[in-house]
Amino acid sequence: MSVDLRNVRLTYPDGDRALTALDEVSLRVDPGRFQAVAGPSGSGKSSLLAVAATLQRPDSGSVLVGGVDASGLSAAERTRLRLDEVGIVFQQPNLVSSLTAIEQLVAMRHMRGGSPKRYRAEASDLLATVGLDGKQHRRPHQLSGGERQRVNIARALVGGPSVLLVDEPTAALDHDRGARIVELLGEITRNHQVATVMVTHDTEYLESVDGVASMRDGRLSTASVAGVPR
Ligand SMILES: Nc1ncnc2c1ncn2[C@@H]1O[C@H](COP(=O)(O)OP(=O)(O)OP(=O)(O)O)[C@@H](O)[C@H]1O
Repeated sequence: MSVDLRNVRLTYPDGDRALTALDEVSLRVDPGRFQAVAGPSGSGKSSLLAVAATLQRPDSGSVLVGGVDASGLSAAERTRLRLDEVGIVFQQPNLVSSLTAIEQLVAMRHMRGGSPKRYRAEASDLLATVGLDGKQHRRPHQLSGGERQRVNIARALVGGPSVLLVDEPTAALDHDRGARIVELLGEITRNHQVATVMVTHDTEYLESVDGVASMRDGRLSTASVAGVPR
């Protein structure tokens, strides 16, 4: 399924004025495509992800997930759509310190619903997908920063979402670990045929993406050539 933002406008109250966080933003990402959105701090990247995740309603414009316009849905229907179709990789892994890697995924599975018997098998497969075979029973403090980010990514894939939204996945990592995480996201995008949007202020790691859009002051320009921002 694709994620499709059409002429999205989002403002925040700012004293007696309104601050425009997203200014007529349009972006469509199809299954199996890895789209980066690069821009400086405050340019609107997190706002774009929040709107794409249907966590935040735009002032105007529409957000379609798999062709379904989220603005026409009730809050409960939006939540269901998000649980079924959208995986979110937050910048901070926010792992539960007392749970092992596999338990982090199983806990997410309970939220999404599904057959309990298959919880652990699915979780185990996803941890293998992100290269954590053999580390499934470690707690967050027994994992490196890169490994915690891998658990974070695996957790976002629980339930087989069709859209993957990723916020600054390299922020806390050194260059090599950051590069490997972005490569992994590219592999997941292709192998799981998800529509992936990754926001980043870092243009260092963009070799494996299919396109780069630039964000500046809430405006998005989608011009890009084979991973190189213009
Ligand atoms: N809840 C809010 N209320 C008011 N203004 C906000 C709110 N959230 C974000 N903003 C403002 O909206 C603009 C876009 O913020 P956003 O967090 O989307 O940018 P960003 O590109 O993700 O930045 P960063 O890389 O620093 O996280 C900024 O000017 C920010 O100060």
